[in-house]
Amino acid sequence: MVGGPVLTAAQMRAAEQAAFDAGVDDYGLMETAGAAAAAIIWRAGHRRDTLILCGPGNNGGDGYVIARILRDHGVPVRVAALGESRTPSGQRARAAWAGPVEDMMTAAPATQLVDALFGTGLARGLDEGVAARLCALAGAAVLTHAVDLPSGVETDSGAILSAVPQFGTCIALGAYKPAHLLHPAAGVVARLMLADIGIATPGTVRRLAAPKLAAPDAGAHKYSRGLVAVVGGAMPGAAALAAGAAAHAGAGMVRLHAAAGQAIPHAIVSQAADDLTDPRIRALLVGPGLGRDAQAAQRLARALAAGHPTVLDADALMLLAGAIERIPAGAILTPHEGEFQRLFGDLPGSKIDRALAAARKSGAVVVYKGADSVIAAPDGRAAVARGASPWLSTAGTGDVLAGLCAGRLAVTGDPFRAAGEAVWLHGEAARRAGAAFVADDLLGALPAAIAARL
Ligand SMILES: NC(=O)C1=CN([C@@H]2O[C@H](COP(=O)(O)OP(=O)(O)OC[C@H]3O[C@@H](n4cnc5c(N)ncnc54)[C@H](O)[C@@H]3O)[C@@H](O)[C@H]2O)[C@@H](O)CC1
Ligand SMILES: [K+]
Repeated sequence: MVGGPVLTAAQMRAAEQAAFDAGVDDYGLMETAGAAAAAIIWRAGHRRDTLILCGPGNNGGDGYVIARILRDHGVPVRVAALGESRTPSGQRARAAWAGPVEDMMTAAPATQLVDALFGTGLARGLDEGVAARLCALAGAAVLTHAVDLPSGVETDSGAILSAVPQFGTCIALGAYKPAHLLHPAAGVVARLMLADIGIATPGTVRRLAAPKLAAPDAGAHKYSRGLVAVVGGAMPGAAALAAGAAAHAGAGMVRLHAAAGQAIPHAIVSQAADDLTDPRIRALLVGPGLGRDAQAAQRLARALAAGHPTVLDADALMLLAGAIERIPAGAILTPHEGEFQRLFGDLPGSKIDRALAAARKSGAVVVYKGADSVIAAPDGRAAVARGASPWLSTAGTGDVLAGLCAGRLAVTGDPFRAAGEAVWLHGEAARRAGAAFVADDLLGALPAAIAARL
């Protein structure tokens, strides 16, 4: 379930420095990076007329290398710069281009635009006129590529510091950066590609990848596949939805502890009493539709006392605000922005930093959900999901995610893995459900989403 590495600007510089210390040639690395990017651009654009915008740093250096390689392939290439090259490698790449360099502010547009203005060295937003020119040139192009990062996005936070156009492709060099995955920056790129530049990029933060799932073995029975208990409460629909998701996530059996008489899927066993002592329970979910009154608090306390692997969502998280020491070690928490704030307050740094800090503080796996979801473990591992369907912004989808976490936890017994699989399945079910779906439709899309990963 873990994909390519996600490095901050400083971590990327350290990885490059380690490569240089080990004897990798400075300019050679730029040639490798430029060649990797040029290969992707060539596949997309072939001989379309191309304008490459080169900035003053090494990102611009990559641009000059790309320009030279594409020209050697017979592509009609023009280069337009924003100032002189200031780095030794950039200057060398500029000299090796050996063609004219126009002024970016007056250069005519082309069918294909390559943005090599700024990458991880961006220190502030682009000047207004420069950003507007970038947007105009991108708007006039049919194909647009950002080298390493779209110029104007902050590498580590994913903030947008100045006007940035939409890019067809972004070619991440060597590793993903947080801005490739975190919103709003992630939203300006349609297709994200990772180019290998041949250096080691160690780190514990990765992009969330499609998981490898397993079918039940031949001797499986409902308890061996995992029993999930879902604690209901004031709003029975939410818990029923979560229970349905847990069942569709591959658990062998789901028990919903809720008031009798409500409509629930036939496969789910309803049990009115809160007897959560069954030792066969492999995952317990509490929160969706729980309510926040004294009775809800009591049900939460009983659930926590049962000592099973636990998923805490929605009202359970609100009830635990100010009391994170009550969160059992190894639990999965699934807060949205508001719940996260209530639980952990204003933490510094990017969404990845905040998720990691929350996981450390709580000792739980934190699924910090949203348009970008970060799954963080107390040991420092994190997986970042890019771009789920915006149609997920509808009532009940959070209950489905919580149910998926519980279902996968019952199956795998590993909270970090379960949370990653759940987030991925949730996003994939949404993709398959298409547009304007309701949360219930996600359940119907889950079997095919799972089948595709066996
Ligand atoms: N270190 C290396 O040798 C390699 C770096 N690579 C490329 O180099 C990039 C990083 O290079 P740099 O660290 O030189 O950084 P950049 O090329 O991103 O830009 C840094 C330069 O832009 C200036 N600057 C920053 N923000 C500005 C703004 N808003 N307006 C005007 N000027 C601004 C800085 O003062 C500095 O001169 C990566 O994103 C990647 O594309 C790749 O070539 C791989 C090898
Ligand atoms: K760029």
